[in-house]
Amino acid sequence: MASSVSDSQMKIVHGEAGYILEDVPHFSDYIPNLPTFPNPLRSNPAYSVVKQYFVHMDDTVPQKVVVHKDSPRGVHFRRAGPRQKVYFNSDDVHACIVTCGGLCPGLNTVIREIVCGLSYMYGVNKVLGIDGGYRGFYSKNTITLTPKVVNDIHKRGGTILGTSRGGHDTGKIVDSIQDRGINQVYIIGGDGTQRGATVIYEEIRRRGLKVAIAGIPKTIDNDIPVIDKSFGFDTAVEEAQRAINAAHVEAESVENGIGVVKLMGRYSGFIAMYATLASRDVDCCLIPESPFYLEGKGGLFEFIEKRLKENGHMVIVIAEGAGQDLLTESMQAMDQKDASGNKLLQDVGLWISHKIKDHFARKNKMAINLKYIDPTYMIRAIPSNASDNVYCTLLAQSAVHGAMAGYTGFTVGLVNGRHTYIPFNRIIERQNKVVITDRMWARLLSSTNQPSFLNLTDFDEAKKVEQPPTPLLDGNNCNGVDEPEKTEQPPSQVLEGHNSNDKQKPENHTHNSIKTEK
Ligand SMILES: Nc1ncnc2c1ncn2[C@@H]1O[C@H](COP(=O)(O)OP(=O)(O)OP(=O)(O)O)[C@@H](O)[C@H]1O
Ligand SMILES: O=P(O)(O)OC[C@H]1O[C@](O)(CO)[C@@H](O)[C@@H]1O
Ligand SMILES: [Mg+2]
Repeated sequence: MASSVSDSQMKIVHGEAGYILEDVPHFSDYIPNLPTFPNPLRSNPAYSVVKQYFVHMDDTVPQKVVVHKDSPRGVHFRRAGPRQKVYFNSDDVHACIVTCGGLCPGLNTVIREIVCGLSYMYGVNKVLGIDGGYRGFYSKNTITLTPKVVNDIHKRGGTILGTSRGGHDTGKIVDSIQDRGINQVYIIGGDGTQRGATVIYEEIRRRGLKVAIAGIPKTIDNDIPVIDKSFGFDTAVEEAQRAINAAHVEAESVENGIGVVKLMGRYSGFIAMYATLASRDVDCCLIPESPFYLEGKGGLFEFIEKRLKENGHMVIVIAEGAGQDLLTESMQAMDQKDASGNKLLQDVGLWISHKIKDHFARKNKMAINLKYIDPTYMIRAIPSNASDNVYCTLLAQSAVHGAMAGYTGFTVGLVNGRHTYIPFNRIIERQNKVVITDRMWARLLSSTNQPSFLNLTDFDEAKKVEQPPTPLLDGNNCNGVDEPEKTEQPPSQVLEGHNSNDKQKPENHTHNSIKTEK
């Protein structure tokens, strides 16, 4: 299915000194004269003690935080959080939640916190769970979600709502939303899901409905751009350590032991890279972004032989999408796709294990002892760890605040440690990938001391890849803006202080000082 990005997605605001706000849509963009209500959080005892609890209407977060003196201020996203005015009367809200795509640690936490956030912060009591992904809107039963029903679900892996690939039928989904009287839709899923959310939002807007569409990005592979990292990523990297440890123990216990561990990462090798950096037991990490070869000088076999001679054992971590070009060369090309249209990959871990065994048997030089560990589904079927739980909570709450405030067609996301609303088109325009000319990959190469496998042409090609500003890479996250201004409260990424430069102003959706392009 092709993604569509129409003009209603692009809401660009220009300001002084090269300031750009890539804003998200709001009901007031297409429905005139909507009533507003005071935010019920004003009288909530838990929040009334917080100084400046409400987010200032003009608070935005820069995409790039490393600055030079004279360069433009660059792209910003709207800061997430509660607004003084809301566009829904709590009794009128009828929300629903759907989870789509593959599993990821933290899905249940996000579901729990949307339900509890709506209930405890806004007094919303009508929340439906859509069973089994997008197709559940029109072909399955719904589940009534209350704080009691979701109370313990964050301790379980998976999603209590079930998930699926394929089955996206925009017309039927929007009909179902309209028929059920749903007016807030929370969509948790990866890049495909956010593409689906984009077309749902477009159709809702075309029909002129007051229905907020809020995306919560989910990807174990960390392949969604713009955001700092995806929820569940830390949990997955932590779980991967158990497999790497096992591979290491097995390998070092025998003569010429080799442990091969396959980790998830269809097109992006972030899990493999971070699991390798965290472990320090890995001798070689292979990811989709970095081509490698087996035979000859500088190849993988030569390196394995050298490492075995030096250390007597070694551990190889390989991302599932690595070396797929080599596989299709040596095996019959398989062009199968899953229900969502994602290419089905061949098992690179099994393939490389056979290749290594064959090579050393053929050469008859060294008897090796290879153990292949495939923890693929184990790293994503577990509950999220403590820090991911907190992260999921904040993402869910940001989504709730955004929908209540009348924003729609947005994805919530952490950008440089601050929660933001990001337009769908920025999330779906490309995939986040490891940049092999980035300092982070250099750190990995230096920690494993593996060959880069790159020839000069590969290296030139790699240098041309635009460096995405993401904290999991070191990259060119630089814009160059004015000097930092005074803040009222020291900015801390753990506390949420009002780390903005302006005082609270009354809310107003018209930006007088800035020019809006639509
Ligand atoms: N371009 C698209 N337009 C509409 N719907 C889409 C599109 N791409 C995918 N979808 C729908 O989104 C849902 C999830 O897509 P997919 O299976 O690709 O997983 P994902 O969200 O990318 O998650 P992940 O790949 O991280 O597991 C499916 O129901 C699929 O039909
Ligand atoms: O087997 P499933 O459920 O389709 O999921 C596998 C894919 O999902 C992901 O976890 C996320 O896209 C990939 O790493 C993996 O290839
Ligand atoms: Mg995907």
